Formats: sequence, C-alpha cells, structure tokens
Amino acid sequence: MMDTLKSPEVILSVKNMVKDFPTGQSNSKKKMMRAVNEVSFDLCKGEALAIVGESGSGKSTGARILSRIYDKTAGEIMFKGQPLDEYVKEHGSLDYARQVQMIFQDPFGSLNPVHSIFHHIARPLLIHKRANKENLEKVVYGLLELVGLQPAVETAEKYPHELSGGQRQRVAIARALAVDPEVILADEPISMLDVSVRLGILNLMSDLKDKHGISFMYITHDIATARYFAEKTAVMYVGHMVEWGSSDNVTQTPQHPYTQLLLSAVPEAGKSGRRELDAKKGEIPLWKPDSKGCPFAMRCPRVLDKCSDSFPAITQIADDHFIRCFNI
Ligand SMILES: Nc1ncnc2c1ncn2[C@@H]1O[C@H](COP(=O)(O)OP(=O)(O)OP(=O)(O)O)[C@@H](O)[C@H]1O
Repeated sequence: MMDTLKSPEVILSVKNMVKDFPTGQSNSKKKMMRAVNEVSFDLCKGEALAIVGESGSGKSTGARILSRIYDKTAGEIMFKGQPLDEYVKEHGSLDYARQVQMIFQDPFGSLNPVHSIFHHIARPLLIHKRANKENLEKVVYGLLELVGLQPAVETAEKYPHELSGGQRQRVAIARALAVDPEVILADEPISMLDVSVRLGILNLMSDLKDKHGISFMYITHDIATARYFAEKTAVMYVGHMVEWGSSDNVTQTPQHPYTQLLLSAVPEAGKSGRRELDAKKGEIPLWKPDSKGCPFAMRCPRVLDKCSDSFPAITQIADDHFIRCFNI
C-alpha cells in the first residue's frame, strides 16, 4: 500500500498581489508606477522561498507588504488560512508581528548603537512576554548560543560596534528568534557581509528552517545562493514573477530568458567559461498600471511581436515548474 503523502502546511499565501506607488505628488492613476504586479506564491512551513531579481524588481516591496509596513494595492494575502486583515483583527497586529519577523540587509543599521546586545534580545522577549525577570538572562544567553555567538555572556555585554558584520547579523537573527516566529522575511541578509562569512549565515538560516520549522522568504540578487539555501525559487523582473518552482527546476533547467541570463552570470565549478546569452542591453522599463506586454521584451533575445501586447499567461512546464513566457 502506498503511503499517503501529507501536503505541506501553507503559512502565507499570496494571490495576485499588486502594489502601486505615486511617482510624484499626485495619486491619480496616470502618475503611479507599478512596483509589484500579479505576484502569487505559497510559503510553506519549514520551507525557504527565494525571491530573486535585480535591483528594482519589487522584491523588498513584496516583503514590506507581508510585514504590513506597506498596504497592498490589490490581491489577497492569507495567513494560516485566514485573510490577513481578518487575522490581524482577530489576533491583533502584535501577534502577527511576532509571527512574521523581518531581517534586513544592513545589520548595523538595524541595531541601536546605544544599546548592548543583551538589551536588543531582552526587549522583544519582554514585550512579547516570552521571558520574565527570573529567566530573562538564561533565555537571552540561550538565543545567543543558538545563533553561534559564544561565549554568550561576553557577547551580551558588547555593543553593536564591537561586533563584526556577520556577528551583527547573527544578533539580528537572534532578536527575530526571540519571539518564536513562524516566518522570517530575510531581505538580502548576506549581501553586505564579507564573502567569508556569508555561508555561515546561510547555514544558520538552514538550521533554523530544518530543525525549528521556520519558513523563510529569502530575498536576493544572487541566484546561486537561492539554489544553495531555498527549496523554492521565484524569479522576478520589474515587479513580475517570470519563472518559479522548485529551486532545482528553476536553476537546472531554466526556461525563461531572464532566468537564463541570471544564471549565465554565475560561474560554475568544474566548467570552463560561462554560458552565453545574448541579452540586449535594453532599458529597464518603468512599469505603470496601464503598461502592457512582457516587461522583459525590450531586453529579450527571443522577443516576438506579441510580447509587447500582453503578459503571457502561466504555463506549467513540469511538476513544480512554472513560467510566463510566449517563447517556450
Ligand atoms: N516607498 C516607495 N515610494 C515610491 N516608489 C517606491 C517605494 N518603494 C519602492 N519603490 C519603487 O518600487 C520599485 C521596486 O522597488 P523594491 O525596493 O521593491 O525593489 P528591489 O527588487 O527590492 O530592489 P533592491 O534589490 O534594490 O532593494 C522600484 O522602482 C522602487 O523605486
């Protein structure tokens, strides 16, 4: 008899998310730009979804909507099976903020230079009632140890400027963990760190995912680290998801010309040279609510006439592999 495969628990589900920003003083439709367009994905328990794309592709805007820093313009966000607005009404914004934590690119900017590391970790523990005066020290030291900051007592006494970039990012992760989150939205968490410590942070996040069941949305420019860290990858171009699915499918058999372009820039071990893709040096378009077509058309080496008329529908090309491109 076959085992019944349990489907993974979806924690965050996003459907057709849109975000427009005013480009000037006016809020009229003509003066808006569309930073995120028709973005849909599911984030499952204990899984990492990498959102990959160049600067300005809408990655951070998406994460900021999920952390409720920005409102969405349109679309649906479900958290644990309930529309996000309803969830927040029922459980409160503090509860959602506890469960969906964000860590940022600049670990120095996100820590307060006047406070000790102990204070940074103790504060969320007390606000969210995860510790009390009796067990506070033990919990703080335990979290510092969990993120590999040892000796914990010594580290707790330090101030942010006394730590390296990698150590500061570990403090930011410990602070996020202090409130026992379900989801961590990690916005370029390693891009400002020395190359030598990047892998350590990715491995720490992998451990938190695998051993503690935390789900990660991992925002990055670097498709190679997406492949290393995340089970799922979504490639974005100018606010649009153009290819997504399991990271293996997306990175080993990329079908969209933009994904192929990103991968052609990644040097591969054991292979001489790089795969060539003749991407035209087109302008990156400013997308507006009434813009039409595929945003990559101007740079696409395989552009067709119809690419400037409409954005292609979703095509499933394999189990857990999807693309929006006419040219497949
Ligand atoms: N608060 C804002 N007001 C107006 N426009 C914004 C705002 N935030 C982002 N944008 C615009 O939205 C688009 C997407 O920006 P976003 O920061 O989400 O991209 P990104 O892919 O995260 O880029 P990066 O990797 O550089 O952080 C950009 O054109 C940006 O200028």
